[in-house]
Amino acid sequence: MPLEQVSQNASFGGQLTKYKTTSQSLGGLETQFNVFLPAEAAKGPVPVLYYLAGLTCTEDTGAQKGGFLRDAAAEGIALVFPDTSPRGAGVEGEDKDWDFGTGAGFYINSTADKYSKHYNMYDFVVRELPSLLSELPINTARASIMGHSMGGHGALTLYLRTLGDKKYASASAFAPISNPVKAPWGEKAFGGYLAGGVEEGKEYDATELIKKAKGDPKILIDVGTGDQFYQQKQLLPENFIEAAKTAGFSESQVQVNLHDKYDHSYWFISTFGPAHVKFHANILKSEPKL
Ligand SMILES: N[C@@H](CCC(=O)N[C@@H](CS)C(=O)NCC(=O)O)C(=O)O
Repeated sequence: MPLEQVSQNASFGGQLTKYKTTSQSLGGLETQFNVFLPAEAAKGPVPVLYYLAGLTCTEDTGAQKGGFLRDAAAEGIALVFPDTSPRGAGVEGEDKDWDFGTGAGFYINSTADKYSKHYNMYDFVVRELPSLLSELPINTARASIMGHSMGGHGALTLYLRTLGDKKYASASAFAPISNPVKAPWGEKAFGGYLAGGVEEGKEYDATELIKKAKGDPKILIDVGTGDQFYQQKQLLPENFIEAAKTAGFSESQVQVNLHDKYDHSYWFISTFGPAHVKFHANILKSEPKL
């Protein structure tokens, strides 16, 4: 499907453009995403860093509030911000809760009858989005991924599920839902979207996936201990740290930082955002085998 431009704004010497298209993965629904191209893109394809947002968010949240554009412009890398779910699927009940349905796609492919036609954000982000970007000056073979909360879960699981294919050079997350099969948000999402329920959800659980990961992962995670969702045990980063250690990964492969006082908000994300962009840019610009 061709991309249709919705809006464009100059920013930090580059351009932030919103596109819309019709998505096959999302069952023929229209979806929108934002793309930031740095000035370097005028000279040739640039590496790309995807950002997956959290519950209740859209393609605009990270672009407007994350504070990532200045650093991406300085590093000469593109940013891509997809939406968090299909919109307008018309599934009964999808707009009832803020943590399930619209705005809460969980970056999985649904297998439950009600949702399987539209709720396939995994395929949209991993497969369809890179092919849609092929008409832009972006080198999608040189890609990394980051995200927040539900999007942090998305970034870690998309990365770990495709580690062998080297789809993404690195992954990072702000306050990710790190062990969704053991957290109320994940139990609700997997119980609803997946025919096999929470058991099937293990395929989309970062803590389960890191136990079986092979190779040399490059993961950075920041979490604030003042985060209400951390305190409510929705995020469970300790389980991920423990699983990574047991699997034999070092802190240079899986680095998880806990910070006093910081909460779940974009004030927290924009504080640590520059370090995440730098982390990915260093890898994207140096990795020879991508
Ligand atoms: N609506 C929820 C909060 C939802 C929420 O905090 N969403 C996070 C992602 S999990 C977010 O980034 N929201 C958008 C924002 O802070 O701008 C509530 O009432 O507790």
